[in-house]
Amino acid sequence: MPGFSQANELKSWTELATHHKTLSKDIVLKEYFAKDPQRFEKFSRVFKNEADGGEILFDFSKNFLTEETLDLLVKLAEESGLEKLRNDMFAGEKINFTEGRAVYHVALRNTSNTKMEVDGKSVVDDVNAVLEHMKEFSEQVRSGEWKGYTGKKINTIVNIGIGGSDLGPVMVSEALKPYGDRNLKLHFVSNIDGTHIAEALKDSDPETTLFLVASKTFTTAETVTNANTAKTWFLKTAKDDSAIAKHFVALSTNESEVTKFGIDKKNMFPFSDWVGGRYSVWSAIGLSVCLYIGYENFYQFLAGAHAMDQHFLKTPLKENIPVIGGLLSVWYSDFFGAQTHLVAPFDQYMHRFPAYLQQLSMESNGKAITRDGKYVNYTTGPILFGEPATNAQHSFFQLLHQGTKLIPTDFILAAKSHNPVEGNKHQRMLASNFFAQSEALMLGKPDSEVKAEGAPEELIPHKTFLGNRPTTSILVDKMTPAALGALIAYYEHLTFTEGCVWNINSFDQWGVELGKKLAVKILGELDDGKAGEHDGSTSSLIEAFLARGKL
Ligand SMILES: O=P(O)(O)OC[C@H]1O[C@H](O)[C@@H](O)[C@@H](O)[C@@H]1O
Repeated sequence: MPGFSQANELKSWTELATHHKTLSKDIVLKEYFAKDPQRFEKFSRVFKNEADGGEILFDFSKNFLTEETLDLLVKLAEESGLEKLRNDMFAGEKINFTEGRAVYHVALRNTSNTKMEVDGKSVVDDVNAVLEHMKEFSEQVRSGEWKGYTGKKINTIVNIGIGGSDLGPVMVSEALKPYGDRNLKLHFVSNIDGTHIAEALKDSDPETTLFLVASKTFTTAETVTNANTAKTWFLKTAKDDSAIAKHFVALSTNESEVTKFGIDKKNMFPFSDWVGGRYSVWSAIGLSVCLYIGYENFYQFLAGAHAMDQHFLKTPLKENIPVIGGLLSVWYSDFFGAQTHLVAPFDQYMHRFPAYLQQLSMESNGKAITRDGKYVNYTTGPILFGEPATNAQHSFFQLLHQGTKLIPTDFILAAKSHNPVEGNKHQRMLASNFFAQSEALMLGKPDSEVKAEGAPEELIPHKTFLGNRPTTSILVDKMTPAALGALIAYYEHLTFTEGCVWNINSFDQWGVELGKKLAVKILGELDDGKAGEHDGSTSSLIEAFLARGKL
C-alpha cells in the first residue's frame, strides 16, 4: 500500500487545487497560443515506435495546462507512488491484491525476451510456447493444411466470447482489416441474445467453420451457452463427436472446464490468471486476430505494444506520454469537474475502438474504494464514450461545441490512409475535419464575428460558440499493426496512471458479478413460469413477459 489513503491528502493535490483557482480563471487557450509561440513544442511529445520505425505525435498543447500545471501533475504522480506501482507491475508483483494476482499482460508482448517472473518463476518460455502454437495453427488454417472433418479448407471463423474475450479481438481485427485474409469470413458472437449466434450460424457451413471458444474462466454463462448451441448445430450435420477436434478450439485458463466441454487439451491455447480479461487480446484470446492478419502481423502488433511499454517503464514522468495522458484525465475529472472522456478516431476501421476503451477504462477505474478500503473523497473513472469521425460530428458534436458540459476529447488520425481513393481526396477531407474540429473547439466563434456575418440580432447568441474546449490530437503515421499495438498500450498505461493516483485497484471487476448472480435466480423463475419474490415493478414485468413471450 502507498503511504497515503486518499489522493486529496497529498501535498501536490492541495497545490493543484490552489493552482486551479488561478488557472481556471485565466486560461484562454487561443490567447495562450498567441502569447507563447513555443506552446506546441512544450506540450507535444513524439513516440518513436521501435517495432516498425513509425512515429505517433501526441499533441497535448490544446489542453488546460501550463508548465506549472505539468510540474504539479508530475509531482502528484510521484507522491502517489506511480513509479513504484509501475515497477511492481513489470516485476510481476501481485498488485491486483483483491484477487491475489500479478498484472502481467506486459509479459505477453515481451518481444525482446526480457526476464519476466511471477513467484520467482520465469514466464517467458510459457508465453513463447503459446505464441509458437498460435503461429503453427494459424499457418495451418490459413494455408489449408488444417482441414475440416470432410477434408475441406476452413473459410469461416466464429469467435465465441464476451467482454474482454470479445471486444479486443473484434476491435483489432476490424482496425487491421487491411492486413486481413479476405478469404476468411469472421464472426464474433458475444450476446446471449439467440439472434447473435443464429445469425452467425446462418452464414456458416459446418464443414468449413472453425469455432474459437474464448473465455478466460470458461464459466461465463453467455459463452458456454453460445458454444453449446454451436456444438449442437455442428453435430447435427457432422454426427460424430470425433469431428469436434477439427472445428472447436478453446482459448482459456481453465483446462478442466475445456475438456469437460469436449475440446481436446491439444486444441487448447492457454494463458495465465495474471492476464485480466480486458488486457487479454495479447494472449491466446487474440487467436482470431492472428488467424485473420497472420502471425507476422500479430507479432508486430505485440512488438508495437512492447515499444510503448518500454517508453512507459523507462521515460522520466514529465516526458512519459501515457503518464501525461492519465494525469490530464485526473486534472479534468477532479479539478474541472469533467464527467466524461470522449475518444473519436478519424478512422472507419477503428469504429470499435471506443467500445474497446469503454471496458478498459470503465471496468478498470469504475471504483470508489481506495486500496486501503475507504470510500474515496473525490471522483474517479470518467464515462468514456466515442464514435468514429466524421460521423460523430454529424450527431453528438453539437453538445461539444455549444453544450454546458466540459468534455475532454481525444482525436486520432493516421496521416496515411489504407485507401487513398480519388487521389487521396477523401483522406484530405478527413484530415481537414480532424484539424478543423480541434481548432474550432478551441477558438469558438465570438458574437462579434457572428454579427459581422450579418446575423439578425436575435440569432447572435444562438450562433455564438464560446470555444476554449480542450482536446488532445494523436497523429499516427499509418495504422499499422505496430502502431495500433502502441496506441492500445498508451490507453492501458493512461488508465493505470489514473488508477494509481486515485489509489484504487484498477485490476479487479467485482461490480460485474452481482448482475450475473441475480440473473441466474430469475432464470429459474422463467423456467418455472412464475415470478418469485420481487418489488412490484420487477414481478409485474416478469409476469408480463411470461404472458407475452410464450412460444
Ligand atoms: O473470458 P471470460 O472469463 O469469459 O470473461 C468475460 C468477461 O466476464 C466478466 O464480465 C468480466 O470478468 C470481464 O472482465 C470479462 O472479460
